[in-house]
Amino acid sequence: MAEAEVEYISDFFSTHEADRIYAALLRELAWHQGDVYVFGQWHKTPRLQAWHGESSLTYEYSGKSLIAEPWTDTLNEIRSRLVEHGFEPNAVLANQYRDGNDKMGWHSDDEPELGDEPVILSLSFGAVRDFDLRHKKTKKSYRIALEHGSLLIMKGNTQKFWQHQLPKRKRESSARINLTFRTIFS
Ligand SMILES: O=C(O)CCC(=O)C(=O)O
Ligand SMILES: [Fe+2]
Repeated sequence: MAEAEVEYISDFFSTHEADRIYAALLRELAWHQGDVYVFGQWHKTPRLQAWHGESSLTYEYSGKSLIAEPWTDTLNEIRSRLVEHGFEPNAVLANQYRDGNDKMGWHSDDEPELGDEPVILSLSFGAVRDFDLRHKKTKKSYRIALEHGSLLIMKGNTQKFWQHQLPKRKRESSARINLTFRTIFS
């Protein structure tokens, strides 16, 4: 991929570990359905979300500031695994796609508080869903099926030159949890 640094590790967690983590995250996280402001109208986000991390970190979302909920046991365990691999995220945005109707539209994770070259550590649990990357200028695109227990790393210039989305999958009836660990600079 041009002007991108993307790495995919399909078995970051074993199936057994991933099963346990999936069940724990469903229970532990502060899931809620947020609101987004699009083209002059408020809508419910087509997925559930939760924002956890170091105390006092805030997350700016559609003009609202969300204060991070504390790390849970499972989030701490996952974060330690990422630290072993040389990363040091201080917050996580969790997304729960309840079924194939839930989705996330095209965007880049390029908010100023993520710094110049954001490192996004994206973990997937549950239903396998397609993830698309599209170059902002050339429109060249790539699709990756994000598997149960996988880790997708986006870093360097990726957010500057590329957008990504999680498209709808009408026939998917089970849920997927995604965790995007990030470092917020304040
Ligand atoms: O669910 C995914 O794999 C993508 C999530 C995402 O892009 C985000 O949280 O910024
Ligand atoms: Fe994203």
